[in-house]
Amino acid sequence: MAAYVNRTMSMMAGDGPHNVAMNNGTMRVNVGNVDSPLQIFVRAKKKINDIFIEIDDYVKDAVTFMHAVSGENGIATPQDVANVEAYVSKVEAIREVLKRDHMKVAFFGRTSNGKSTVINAMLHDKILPSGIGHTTNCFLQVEGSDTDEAFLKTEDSEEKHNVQSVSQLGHALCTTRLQESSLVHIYWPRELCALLRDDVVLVDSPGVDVSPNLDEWIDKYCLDADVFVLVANAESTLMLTEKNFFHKVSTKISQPNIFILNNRWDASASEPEFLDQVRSQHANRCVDFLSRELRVCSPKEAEERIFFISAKEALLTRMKEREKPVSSPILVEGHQVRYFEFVDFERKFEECISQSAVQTKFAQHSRRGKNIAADVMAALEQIYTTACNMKATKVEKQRILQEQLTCIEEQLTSITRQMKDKIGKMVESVEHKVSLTLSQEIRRLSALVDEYDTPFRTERAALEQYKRSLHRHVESGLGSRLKKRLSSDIGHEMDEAQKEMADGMYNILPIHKRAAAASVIMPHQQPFEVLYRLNCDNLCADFQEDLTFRFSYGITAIIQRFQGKNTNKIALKNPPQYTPIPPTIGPPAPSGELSRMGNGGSVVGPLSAEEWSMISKFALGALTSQGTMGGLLLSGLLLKTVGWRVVVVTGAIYGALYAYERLTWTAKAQERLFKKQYVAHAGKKLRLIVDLTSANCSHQVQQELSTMFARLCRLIDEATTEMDSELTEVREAIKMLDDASTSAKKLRNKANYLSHELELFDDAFLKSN
Ligand SMILES: Nc1nc2c(ncn2[C@@H]2O[C@H](COP(=O)(O)OP(=O)(O)OP(=O)(O)O)[C@@H](O)[C@H]2O)c(=O)[nH]1
Repeated sequence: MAAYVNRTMSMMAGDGPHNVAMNNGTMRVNVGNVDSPLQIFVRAKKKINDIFIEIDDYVKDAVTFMHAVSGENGIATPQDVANVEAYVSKVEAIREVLKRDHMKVAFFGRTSNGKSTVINAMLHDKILPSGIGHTTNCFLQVEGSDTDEAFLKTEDSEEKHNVQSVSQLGHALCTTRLQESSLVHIYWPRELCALLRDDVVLVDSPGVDVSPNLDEWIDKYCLDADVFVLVANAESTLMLTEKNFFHKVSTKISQPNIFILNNRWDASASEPEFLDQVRSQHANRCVDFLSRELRVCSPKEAEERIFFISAKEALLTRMKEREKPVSSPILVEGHQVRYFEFVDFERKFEECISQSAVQTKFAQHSRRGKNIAADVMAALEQIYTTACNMKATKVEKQRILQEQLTCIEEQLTSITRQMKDKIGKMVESVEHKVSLTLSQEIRRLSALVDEYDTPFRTERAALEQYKRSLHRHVESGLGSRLKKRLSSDIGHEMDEAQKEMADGMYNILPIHKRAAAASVIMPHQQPFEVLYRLNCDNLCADFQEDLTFRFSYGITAIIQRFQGKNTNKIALKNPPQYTPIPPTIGPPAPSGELSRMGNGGSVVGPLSAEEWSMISKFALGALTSQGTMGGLLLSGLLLKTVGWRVVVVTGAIYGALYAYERLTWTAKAQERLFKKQYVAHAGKKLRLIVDLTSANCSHQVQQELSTMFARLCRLIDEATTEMDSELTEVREAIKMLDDASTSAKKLRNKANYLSHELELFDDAFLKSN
């Protein structure tokens, strides 16, 4: 009773679910009370809805990210992507459930106890049909309509019915009766009722005493109810049918929130003397039922769940307040106290349903939200770790590649310097060798010419033919000798140099490139051959033999011999000037000086051979032009000086010598002379091209080695270009992995943020309850 008085006083002070004000004996209810306990649910729903919007975005972002790092990038596997993608539909499903989440209260009791009247009073309007006898035929669920219109729908149809038809559809006395376990949805404008606005759904039921299908009811309508209200009749005591129903409920639902309304308490006004005793008796039985029989709460808590009200009066009061027509406006004694108790019930009910619904609805959402955030975070953590590991591998690869490139560059610089020296030395050595060998071969040219054994004839045509074949003989003989002596020697040196070069380059290459490069950098298999061309046809084209018989001791021969000695002396004093070496291999083009030489002239210093010939002819002429007179004078002088015998003997010997030489002037002798002249001429010409030939050969060597070196350098270049592009790819991969790990980290941290938000939600709405 004390609690009852306190509650009443408290309500009188305006601490109710709605602001209640007395105005000329009537009370006004402000339906927009923001302090309503229902706001806990409303705020919690909004908050968790907001969090799930973020979770939805987060999961979608994570899926987009996972797709970006899967496939070619290989950071996420298709299974990883599928795992995270599965959460998109899960989150959407939770958001759908969240949208429909509401606080549900179900009213049960025997027929005519006033369930519909209580609901109407709570809704501040006469929405549900009520009356004496069995009126409510089926389940009627009243919920807020998002529009201004009021309408209703049956369970199996989307058709909207006029709300007035509820008295037909839901009324037991109507002809078009629905099944008692069927459901009719009544949508009532939210703005007309605070409960509906705050997502409370109220379910009216047929009397528990008129249906045997209680189990079906419970399964269908009670399992998701947050609060049950047992509307009892205060004029009698709790009936077994009512108790049995709640016994069934408590077996299927753990700790259901049950309120007991002892309705029709206005009837007690007619017997005020027994008021307290009856109230106490009912209260004790109800407390006993809730705490001892059902064990859904403690006796103290049960006391707070039991109310003595008059729904009829409460509805009447509220209808009057809204200036709606009422059938019987008379309120009996004590109606205000009963009204306050009704309001107190509403307050307690709102607190209870709000807290219960937050727990039953949002606790599981919060838990699932945390699990989703944790799972997605774990997947992202995995991606982050994979990306970091892959990045570390790539960074190491980048370091190795950079080191290899630097090393190759340094080694290449060093080996290029070495090879340049090597090629220089080789060139010098080859030049020297060729020069030496060719000079030696020129010195034994007479032997080569002597080997030529073709019949010699002095007719012009035959002689020309003989000369041409002698050119070829000398050419091939010299050529084969030079080849024999030079090619293998130089070739061996070349092979050594090329091998050294190839080995050096091979060692520069990174190990994994060596096998592929080995076949390419092998020195060529053909043995090296010195290329030169001794074109005797051209070289000795100016050779003119002189096969005129000349007595060895004739005056002309003596003068010529003398002339030859002088010529040699002059020639020694004035060595011939050589033409510069043409840059390419091949037969040397006869220079102007060589041409001059080829025309029979030789460089003899200030006096040419022609000049000497002129002098000798002049001297001979001088001796012979004196005619008989001179000869007589000379003969006389000789006879007088040495005696005629000596002159005769000398003349005889001279004549014999002449005769001998004249007789031995055969074709063989002419051939010998020819060959002698040829050797002298060809030797002189060949000596002129020694430097040129050796320079050409050394140039050939230089070309060969340089080409080989360039080929090897190109190989290194290809390898380094490949490594450069590999390095670029590695750098790009590092950047991609960097971006991926950064994004994974950000998304992972966002999961932390979302978990933290859910923790805050728990602290604000779940733990405090
Ligand atoms: N005197 C009095 N009459 C009430 C009170 N509450 C309801 N009634 C009347 O009791 C009768 C039955 O009320 P309903 O609200 O239809 O009862 P119900 O429990 O919904 O009945 P069913 O729908 O048949 O299960 C109506 O005539 C109401 O006017 C009350 O507090 N005091």
